[in-house]
Amino acid sequence: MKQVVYTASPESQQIHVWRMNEDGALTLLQVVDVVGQVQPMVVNPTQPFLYVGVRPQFRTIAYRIADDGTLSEAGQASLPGSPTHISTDRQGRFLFCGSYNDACVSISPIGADGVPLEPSQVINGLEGCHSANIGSDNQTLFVPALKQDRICLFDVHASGKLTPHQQPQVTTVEGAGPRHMVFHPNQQYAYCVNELNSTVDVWQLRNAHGEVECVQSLDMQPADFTGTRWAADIHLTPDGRHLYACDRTSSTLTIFSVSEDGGLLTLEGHQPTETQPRGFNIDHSGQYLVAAGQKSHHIEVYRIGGEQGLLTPLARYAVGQGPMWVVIHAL
Ligand SMILES: O=C1O[C@H](COP(=O)(O)O)[C@@H](O)[C@H](O)[C@H]1O
Repeated sequence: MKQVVYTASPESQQIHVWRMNEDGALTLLQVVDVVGQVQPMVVNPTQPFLYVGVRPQFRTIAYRIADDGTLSEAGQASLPGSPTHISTDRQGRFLFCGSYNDACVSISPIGADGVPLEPSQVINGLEGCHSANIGSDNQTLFVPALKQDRICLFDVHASGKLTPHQQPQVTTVEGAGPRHMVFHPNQQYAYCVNELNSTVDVWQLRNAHGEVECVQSLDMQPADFTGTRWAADIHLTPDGRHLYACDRTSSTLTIFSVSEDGGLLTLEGHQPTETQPRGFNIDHSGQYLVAAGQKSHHIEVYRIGGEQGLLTPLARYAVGQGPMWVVIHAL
C-alpha cells in the first residue's frame, strides 16, 4: 500500500508531505508554505484533495493530491470562524468546520471540481465547538461543544442544510469537555475523548430505544495521576481492535483494546510520546501510529503490535514549528 503523511505546523505555516514506506519509515517529499497558520486537515474520501483550515483570515485551502502524494493549490473558500476542526461527509460532498473560538459549526458544499464553495449554513451557539464528525450512516453529524459538556446531533440534508436530529443532543458528565470522536467500523459505537477530565466515553449509537447513550467512561490516566488533565485527540485502528487517545500535559498516548462488539474498552497501557501531543493518526494498514509534538516540533512513528496494541517507537523526524495535525492518506 502506498501512503503519504501530511503534517500541519501553524507556527511556521507549513505542511510537510512524507512518503510512508512499508516498514513505517518516512521520506520527506515536499514542504508546502501556506499563507496563514495551517491547523486542521482532512482528505476528501472520493476525490484526491486535501482540505486545510487556515487563520487569521478564516478560510479553507484545497490542495490537489498528485499520484505521488504531493500537493498543489486548487482553490480557496471562506469559513465563518477560526477553523479548529474540519471534516467531510463520507461521500466527499460537504465540508464541515467546527470553530472553538467562534462557537459555531458550518457546512460548505464541495464543488464538482473538488473545491469547497462558500458555507451554505452556519449554526451558532455551540460554545467551545471542537469538531464535527459524520456518523457511519453518513446522515448524522456529531458536534461536541466542549464548554457546554454536550454533543449536538444534526441531520445532514442533500441541500446542504443541517437540522437538529430527533435526539438533538447528548450530555457528558459536568466538566468533561467533549472534544474529538471516532466511530467503530461496525457502526454501533462511537468513542469521544474529553479534554478537561481526560476520559474516553463509549457511546452506543442505537440503544434499545433507538437512542445514543453513554455506556462506559474510562480514565485515560493511571489511578495515582495527580497532574493537570488536558486530552486532545483520539483514533481507532481500521479493524476496530485498538483505540488510542493522547494527553498533552503528561505527553502520553493511552492505549485501549476494544471488545469484539465495540462496546467495551480495556486500558492496556501508556506510551510516553513527543512533548504536548495535540494531534496523531493511524495508517490505513493499522500497523503504524504517527504522533506530533506541538512543543517538540517533531513527529514520532510507532509500530502497533500484539493483542494489546502496544506501541514500539521506530523513528522521529523534525517537522515545522508547533505541529498539531497529522493526516495519513492511502494513494
Ligand atoms: O484544545 C484546545 O483547543 C482550543 C481551540 O483551539 P484553537 O486552535 O482552535 O484556538 C484552545 O483554545 C484550547 O485552549 C485548547 O485546550
